Amino acid sequence: MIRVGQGFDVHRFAEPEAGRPLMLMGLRVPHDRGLAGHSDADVMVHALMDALLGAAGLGDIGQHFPDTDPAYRGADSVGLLAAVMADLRAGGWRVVNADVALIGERPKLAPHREAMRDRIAPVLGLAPQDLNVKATTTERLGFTGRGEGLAAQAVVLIERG
Ligand SMILES: Nc1ccn([C@@H]2O[C@H](COP(=O)(O)O)[C@@H](O)[C@H]2O)c(=O)n1
Ligand SMILES: C[C@@]1(CO)OP(=O)(O)OP(=O)(O)OC[C@H]1O
Repeated sequence: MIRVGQGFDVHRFAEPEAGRPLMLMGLRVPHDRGLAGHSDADVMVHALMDALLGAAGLGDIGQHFPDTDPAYRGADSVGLLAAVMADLRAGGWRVVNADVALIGERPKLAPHREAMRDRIAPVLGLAPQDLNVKATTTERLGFTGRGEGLAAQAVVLIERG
């Protein structure tokens, strides 16, 4: 059996004075500000987790990791992704491929694409070439275009049996 899942997430940028690092796909990406959130606000990994949970019929990340739970304050999203993968594996699922898109003007993702694949693919049990990482601007339109925050979308295919 194969199943598809999609995920979407948004985080606003914190003020530069907050000193938050910008975490994307488990990497600290050089930028003048980070994203705000209860966790480390890794918007791309959050979209990926929601896609995986959706494909497996396991709800969403807010159900698994409530943002009211102090346990997840500053949480490393890659650790949460590993927990999601453990749930999928317990259900007999494996990931076939994943496609993750960042939506925003800056930072440019292109210089970090390969390192992001290398960081996250093993967590998914994938070869790097089966995890696609991409980005688009919104042509300066909307909240991402104004640089108020970043959005991410992910699509995954999983199979079992
Ligand atoms: N944050 C981003 C946004 C875009 N890119 C790269 O630029 C290409 C062109 O973007 P358009 O929105 O004008 O289509 C896009 O395909 C990405 O390769 C990026 O690296 N980081
Ligand atoms: C992973 C969590 C944990 O608080 O991270 P947040 O930083 O709150 O991010 P969000 O995408 O708003 O919701 C997901 C949460 O479950």
